[in-house]
Amino acid sequence: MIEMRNVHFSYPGREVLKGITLTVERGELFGLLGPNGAGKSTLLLHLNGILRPKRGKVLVDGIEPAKNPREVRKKVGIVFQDPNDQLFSPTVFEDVAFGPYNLGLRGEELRERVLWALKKVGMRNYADRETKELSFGEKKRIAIATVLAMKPEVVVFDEPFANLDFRGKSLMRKLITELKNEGKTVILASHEADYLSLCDRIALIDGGRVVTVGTPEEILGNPELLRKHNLDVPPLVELFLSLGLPIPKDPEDARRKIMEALKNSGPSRFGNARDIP
Ligand SMILES: Nc1ncnc2c1ncn2[C@@H]1O[C@H](COP(=O)(O)OP(=O)(O)OP(=O)(O)O)[C@@H](O)[C@H]1O
Repeated sequence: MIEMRNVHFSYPGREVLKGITLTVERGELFGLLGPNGAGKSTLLLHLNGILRPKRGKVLVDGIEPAKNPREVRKKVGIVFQDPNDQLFSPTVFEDVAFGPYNLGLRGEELRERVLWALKKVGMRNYADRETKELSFGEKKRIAIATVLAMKPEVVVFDEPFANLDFRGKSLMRKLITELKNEGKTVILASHEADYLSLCDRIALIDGGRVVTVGTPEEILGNPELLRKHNLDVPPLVELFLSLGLPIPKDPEDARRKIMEALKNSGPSRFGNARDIP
């Protein structure tokens, strides 16, 4: 679905992407992991033609975003880190309607699309609210609705978990999993390795270069690699590695894997599983 071939990009006086080559398959949940300043956001902005490579090529479903940004923006929706960069209308309804209106939807069809997108993010009752009076977490969900309302094939999230509380993070995980199950191609960029355990594959980038690409087990299960690139090793991952268990995708998966290990191990290793409440 996405091909980046030797992508180079510089801001004035500073080379930020130094030859990125990556492929994301259709329907894949793909993580971009890298420390602050690695070039993740800069790379994402190439996917819908906001930035153009100085050298190299980006292709989305065969379309070059730099040459055909209008066409590619029907396929790729980017959820920015800060929802204030995405919302600019007086009301939630108008913000979410903006994209589909530009796609040509009108009247009842437009209204239905907006309410559908708001329902997807659990904000159906917010249509008439003033955007500026919403909390950060609420704005974040409305920003996602503005993207979903376009029904893109590829949904890109830049630091989706940043500044969300526990419930916000759980809802975000659920939504990302839902999108993946619907067959969408999803890209998550984050400097927090913890949140990328959901992914099918992860690319570790640093200093504008791809360090390595692998499964969550290969990348997150390598604490030395993470530390070398200034990334936190998720505590749950450390715990599971020390117990010799496979890395969990999320807290619910962690619970399942622990219960399974307790059942299989018997009293010698973990005590008696039946005694655990
Ligand atoms: N508009 C800009 N003008 C000049 N330099 C920029 C601009 N935007 C980003 N940079 C620089 O490019 C480099 C990569 O930034 P980018 O935001 O792509 O990294 P990132 O991996 O997304 O980081 P973070 O995790 O902190 O969001 C940084 O050194 C940053 O200072």
